[in-house]
Amino acid sequence: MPRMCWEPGRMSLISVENLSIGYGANTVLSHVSLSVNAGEIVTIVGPNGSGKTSLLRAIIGAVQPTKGQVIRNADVRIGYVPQKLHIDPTLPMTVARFLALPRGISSAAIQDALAHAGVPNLATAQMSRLSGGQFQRVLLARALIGKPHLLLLDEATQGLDQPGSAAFYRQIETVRQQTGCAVLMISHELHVVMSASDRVICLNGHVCCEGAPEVVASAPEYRALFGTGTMGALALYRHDHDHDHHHHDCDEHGQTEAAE
Ligand SMILES: Nc1ncnc2c1ncn2[C@@H]1O[C@H](COP(=O)(O)OP(=O)(O)OP(=O)(O)O)[C@@H](O)[C@H]1O
Repeated sequence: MPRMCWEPGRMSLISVENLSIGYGANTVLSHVSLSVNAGEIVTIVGPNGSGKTSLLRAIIGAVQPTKGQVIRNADVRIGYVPQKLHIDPTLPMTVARFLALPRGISSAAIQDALAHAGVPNLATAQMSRLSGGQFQRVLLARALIGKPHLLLLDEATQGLDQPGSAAFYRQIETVRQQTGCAVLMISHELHVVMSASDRVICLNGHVCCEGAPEVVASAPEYRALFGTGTMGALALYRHDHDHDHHHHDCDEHGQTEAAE
């Protein structure tokens, strides 16, 4: 099992211990262990179908693990931005109304969340008229309403162009600075989130490797990502997944080094 790379003295908001998830006979995650500390930004990468969404859904309690557990202090508030959310485009609904659902939320709280999400002027806009980037900001605002200690983002920039996703991730960093919340996010855009992440976890049914972004950046696959654009990104997501290898281990400084 991989060892974790957090400083033992820091507070852990949630711990996933030896988690396995299956749908019928299909086991999608096996023996996954990880932890998220207060205030840190952790990015999960992995190929399609590698269990990333299932992991986040287990953390919020929407999926029951077949083995293992999610340990979460009862006081820890979690905000969740799903991968996608369908809203009937024929339904007239303002952003403020959407954010007030399902229970009444004060307009001051709505305005505060929209401001933190970087879209303070959208309260009266119609949901059906939002651009993709604005829609994501509104979903972010919805997750921020409960003033979470931990924000979970599931490919929150899907469908946005690169400047749009870069702006979204900058907003996430701003939210972290302003609120102190930790962030656990799934992204296919490691090159975009790299600088904002304290730690990167590569998932493919299990934790393949994890470490500081520099460790992942020093991998040949990551250099290929910078050098060859999309093809490099594909190379990155293919790495480690078709052969056995040792995990990256922590040294006493909390840094990782390849044990291969
Ligand atoms: N509710 C479900 N019932 C049955 N199978 C499911 C369910 N949810 C997910 N799966 C399957 O579990 C596997 C992992 O799915 P999951 O969405 O967790 O992966 P992912 O890494 O988030 O994928 P992607 O990058 O494509 O979003 C997939 O094979 C998927 O078809």
